[in-house]
Amino acid sequence: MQEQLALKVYKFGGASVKDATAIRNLVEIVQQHRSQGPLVVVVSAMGKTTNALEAIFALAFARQDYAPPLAQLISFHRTALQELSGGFGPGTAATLEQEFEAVFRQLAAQLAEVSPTQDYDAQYDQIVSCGELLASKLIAGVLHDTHPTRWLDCRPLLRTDDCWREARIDWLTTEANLRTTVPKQLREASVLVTQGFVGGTRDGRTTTLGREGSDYTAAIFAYCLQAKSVTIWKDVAGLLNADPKFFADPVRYPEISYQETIEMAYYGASVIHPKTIKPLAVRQIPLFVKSFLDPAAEGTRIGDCRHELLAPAFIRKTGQVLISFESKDLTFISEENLEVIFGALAQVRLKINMMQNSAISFSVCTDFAAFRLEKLLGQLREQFTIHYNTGLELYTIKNYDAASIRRLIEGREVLLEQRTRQTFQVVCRGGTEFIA
Ligand SMILES: Nc1ncnc2c1ncn2[C@@H]1O[C@H](COP(=O)(O)OP(=O)(O)O)[C@@H](O)[C@H]1O
Ligand SMILES: N[C@@H](CC(=O)OP(=O)(O)O)C(=O)O
Repeated sequence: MQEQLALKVYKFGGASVKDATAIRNLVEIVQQHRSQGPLVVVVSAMGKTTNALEAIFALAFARQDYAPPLAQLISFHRTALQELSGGFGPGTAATLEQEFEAVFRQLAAQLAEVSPTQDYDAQYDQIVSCGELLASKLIAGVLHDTHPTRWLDCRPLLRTDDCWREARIDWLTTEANLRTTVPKQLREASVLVTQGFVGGTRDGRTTTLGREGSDYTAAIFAYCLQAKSVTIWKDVAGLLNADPKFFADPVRYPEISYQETIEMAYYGASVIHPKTIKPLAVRQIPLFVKSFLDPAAEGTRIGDCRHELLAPAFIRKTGQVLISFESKDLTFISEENLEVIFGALAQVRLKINMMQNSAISFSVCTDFAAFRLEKLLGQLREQFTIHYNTGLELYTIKNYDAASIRRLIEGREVLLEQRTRQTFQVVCRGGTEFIA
């Protein structure tokens, strides 16, 4: 019979591990959990490390000088280690230092080998994944000083395909791997610390699961190990009806269903990675969103619940591009044309966030990625006249009413608008205004 572990999964994102002080706070949160049984801690890279690695990799790929930002990244991690090393024994500090230096050496060697003639995405994954390696080693080391803790390399366990930067999980292999490895390790140490965002192919190459994919990693562990719950620790009081960085007076949802949450995440509520919810819903594992700044506060419980109509949820997706395809000879947009456009979008891996067609034109709103857009134009330019606008924002209101629409669109230049019974969406020109 399968061993029941009754473990919990905690996920700490970039903000909750952004520096030594944040990591000390994480240690306190884990300490408070002590008596509650085994714990898998999934961590992201520290602060904005993944953005920094992306920029370093892009420079290496373009054969430009990446030495200054690389030196900055290394020094940032060395400083964090030094600041924390007062808290653990000299043996741990020395081991961690050696491990950090080994990762830095490997990173430097990989960057030196980056080649503009080889696949961008495959090389990206080998470099950009290293933020999670560093953070997980550091946090495992710090926790171990107060609590029997092990560092777990998830790359040989989370088996994925080689769809670089958006790798897909091989669930059967991953479940078998985790079930063989994790219970054994948890008998020897009640806390395991592992990396979010990364996985590995059958032939041992590192993959990444998509930006902000560490929430998803937590759900993968929870699903495969049939965890009791997942808690993701954020810098907000829970799941709110709007991003507090852009909307005044957001309200917290104390409890919300998997379905409402999956839709909010799909439309771009960046607080939860969209792939996180499904594995948890399948195994009925509750997801708690809690504040690492106020760990005792209630937060949000996401689960299988029913509720009254929720307060309208405002979701903002920046960095959008609106692309319009027009037939060149005034023929109508037909299924055949659409097939060609959809095929090209899929091939260059541009996801459609909103679309609309008229007689001779078809428009899609997608996330802007210069090199993907360039490839798309290359494929479709001959057949269609293509116009596009960048720097746009896509706003979605779930469970909208007249007042929420007024509040959103007042003073904005709307380029495209759509509504269904529950969902209102607009593409607007970009701006940074706070919505009061
Ligand atoms: N509906 C929402 N509720 C709460 N926070 C939201 C929402 N939409 C966007 N956010 C943003 O999500 C941020 C937390 O997510 P994220 O930055 O991905 O955390 P981390 O990287 O630390 O895991 C918040 O600081 C907030 O600005
Ligand atoms: N570090 C990765 C993965 C991740 O999930 O990060 P965060 O939990 O900070 O969103 C990223 O920035 O994309």
